[in-house]
Amino acid sequence: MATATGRDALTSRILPQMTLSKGDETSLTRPPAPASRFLKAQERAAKRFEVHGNAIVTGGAGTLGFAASKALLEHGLSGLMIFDLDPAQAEHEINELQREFPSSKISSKRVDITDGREVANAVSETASLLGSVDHLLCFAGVVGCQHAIDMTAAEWRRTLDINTTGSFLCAQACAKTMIQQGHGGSIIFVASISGHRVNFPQPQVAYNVSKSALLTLKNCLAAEWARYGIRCNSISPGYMDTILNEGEGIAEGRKIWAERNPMGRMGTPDELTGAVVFLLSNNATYINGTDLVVDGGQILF
Ligand SMILES: NC(=O)c1ccc[n+]([C@@H]2O[C@H](COP(=O)([O-])OP(=O)(O)OC[C@H]3O[C@@H](n4cnc5c(N)ncnc54)[C@H](O)[C@@H]3O)[C@@H](O)[C@H]2O)c1
Ligand SMILES: OC[C@@H](O)C(O)[C@H](O)CO
Repeated sequence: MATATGRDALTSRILPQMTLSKGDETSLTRPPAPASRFLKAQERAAKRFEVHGNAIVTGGAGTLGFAASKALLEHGLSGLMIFDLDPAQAEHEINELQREFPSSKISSKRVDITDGREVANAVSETASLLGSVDHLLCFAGVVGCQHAIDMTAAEWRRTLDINTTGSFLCAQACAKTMIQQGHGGSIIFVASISGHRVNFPQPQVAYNVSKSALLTLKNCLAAEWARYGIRCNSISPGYMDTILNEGEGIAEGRKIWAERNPMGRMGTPDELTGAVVFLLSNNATYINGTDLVVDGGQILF
């Protein structure tokens, strides 16, 4: 039997039952060969997972935002702008991304998402630099761990200001740009399982409320902005293995969370990226106002 090479080798691997023996080659000239039809269908399926256009990722210098940014570039994103309080913390990794994806335009900006004017300027500068803003992913966030009875108003306000108000300001500024551009867009809020139920054992009233509010914010904006072709969805990660879960009063929970998870473990940053890519892809054009929980089943019990 002849040894298959290149495309034929791929075909043989995918459809081993169709491997041709010597003498059967003439059937290759008979269009359309079932194997090539299958490959075309595969190409079409892969295309539906491509991500087109340019994205702003807030908190993109952090663990989950960075993992999501990389996945979007892998799926074809043309331009990436990271907004973060401290993009320098990930300067090396961002430069690495540019080397890995030379045909995409990758940039970062120091932006405090709680400052509406700063956000509006940064969004319009991004639109000029990249040519458009087509997607927004709101990863920027902070976590605190205090008993409600001891919490100061300043601590409460800071968490809601960054996690909820900051995400709203970014969404509003990007939606204005998307409406002007006239071809819609897509926004993903990063909520949490903490927006669905009370965390245990760590006391996190402000954090939980900030994430729960994001779920309602997403619903309202999905309803208001669908007429402009802007889809608003959210993802709710469960306990992911990131530095956010290393802090004082929080790290102690890691063993308990894993024990209470049906899968017996925390998630990895990469395990969140499929949901992000899906929501921005052509597979999700009719998905608006939904929340994708990615938690290994943590909230089941
Ligand atoms: N790690 C988890 O288990 C988990 C679970 C559920 C939800 N989340 C959410 O996912 C998001 C990312 O989490 P992570 O684990 O990557 O955390 P992270 O701390 O690594 O990243 C958060 C990023 O947000 C940035 N940021 C904070 N305040 C900002 C501000 N005012 N303006 C601009 N940027 C600001 C930080 O500099 C940081 O780079 C957060 O919103 C978090 O609440 C995380
Ligand atoms: O609920 C899971 C996350 O929101 C987060 O990792 C946790 O609450 C932080 O302690």
